[in-house]
Amino acid sequence: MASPPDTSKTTKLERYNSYIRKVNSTKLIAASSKLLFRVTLLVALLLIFFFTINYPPLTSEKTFNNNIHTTIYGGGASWEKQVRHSSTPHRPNGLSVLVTGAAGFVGSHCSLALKKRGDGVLGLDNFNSYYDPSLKRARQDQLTKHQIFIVEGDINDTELLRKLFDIVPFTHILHLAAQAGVRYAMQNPLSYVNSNVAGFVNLLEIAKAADPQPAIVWASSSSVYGLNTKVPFSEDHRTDQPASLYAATKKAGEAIAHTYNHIYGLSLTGLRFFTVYGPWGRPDMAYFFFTKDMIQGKSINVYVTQDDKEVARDFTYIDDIVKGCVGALDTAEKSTGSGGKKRGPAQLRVYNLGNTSPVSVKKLVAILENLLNVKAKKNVIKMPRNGDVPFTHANVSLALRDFGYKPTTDLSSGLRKFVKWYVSYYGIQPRVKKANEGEK
Ligand SMILES: O=C(O)[C@H]1O[C@H](OP(=O)(O)OP(=O)(O)OC[C@H]2O[C@@H](n3ccc(=O)[nH]c3=O)[C@H](O)[C@@H]2O)[C@H](O)[C@@H](O)[C@@H]1O
Repeated sequence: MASPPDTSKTTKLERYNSYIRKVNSTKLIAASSKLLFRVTLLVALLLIFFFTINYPPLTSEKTFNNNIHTTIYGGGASWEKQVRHSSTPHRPNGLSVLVTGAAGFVGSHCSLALKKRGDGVLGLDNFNSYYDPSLKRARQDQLTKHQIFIVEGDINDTELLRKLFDIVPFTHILHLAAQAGVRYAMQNPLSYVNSNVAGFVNLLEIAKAADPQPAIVWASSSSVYGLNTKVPFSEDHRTDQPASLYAATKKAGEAIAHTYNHIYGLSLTGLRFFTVYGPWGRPDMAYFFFTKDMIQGKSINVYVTQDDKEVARDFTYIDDIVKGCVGALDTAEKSTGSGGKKRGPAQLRVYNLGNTSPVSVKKLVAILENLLNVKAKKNVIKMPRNGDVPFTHANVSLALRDFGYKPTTDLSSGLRKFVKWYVSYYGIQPRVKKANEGEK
């Protein structure tokens, strides 16, 4: 029997050919997709290149309240020009000061005072919303009128700080940017660590590496005395019993200042502010929100101690604080290091800046009642355990000795100025006359 023809070879050959065709077409597809990918990549790179070359610097202009302009950090020639212009002194031997927290209460007042006497001032502020940012914008508006430029940025932004120091050889830093407020530390503890510890260290890292190193004056706080009972509070009293996380971060700042002075030769002066108040103040502080609530007919909580004693503060008027800050800047010696290396011992100081005469919160309310011509609806309650201390009282003899610090404004006169500003700023004009008449 004839065997059937052997077709297996032809079939194999066909299979092989179809396999080769498949392989070839797959190769072709793969090769063309590779080519397509490369071309796309090249086009994308070219686009990025042209975009970068032709696009304006990453500086964006934002408009607030129609007339306030803020430049968000990003560089660019016109931005650098503003930075340089703002920091250039206009008097012989004038200072060139970087003021952090320049849109804040103390920062805005100090910036204006320095600029008015011919120093160069560059502001830095992150305009956060801890309290109404529109008030910060309004302060900025005042500074802009006096040719003070505020860079919008954070003290934790290393690159930004480095850039500022590349552009300007600052002689001084007035470091006032911080997370303030004693009671808020229980709600948002990490914001205190972020600003008052991490931000401060970041700033010191930049300052220590700068050439020349600037001298630094910075805001500590009366709260570092915590549960200290010796009065009046002197700089050599205990500060190891902070009653709030806020106080603990300010105390940490003093320890950190010591370290940077010791290792890198940075000249550092810490100022312990005592409950600063006045026009353009902070809405989170008692005198400010008492005024608001009293005008609106709302009740206020007046704290007393657990054993029913009055709570008191050494309220200090803003103009006195500004004089203290300027005095500290003027007497700050140069840092001794350069480029991150210490060359010799440098100045390390801490001063109380208070008013030296504590006033009870009850008395504060009575003064406001008189100024506002309003009877306060008072809830007298025991001070909640929220970080507050029962009293503060400054001894300022060190600041007097070293830079002639002498507070001159008592609480009634200072609050009168505050109320005048408050009613005018918030457009409650008719009450100003009443308040002023009541005081005459
Ligand atoms: O001197 C300081 O170091 C501190 O001063 C103030 O802190 P504080 O003195 O507590 O100021 P306020 O919050 O305005 O309180 C003033 C007084 O009013 C009292 N108070 C506060 C709130 C309230 O509802 N009722 C009330 O009686 C407080 O216990 C305190 O005795 C600032 O808020 C802190 O940022 C600053 O560091």
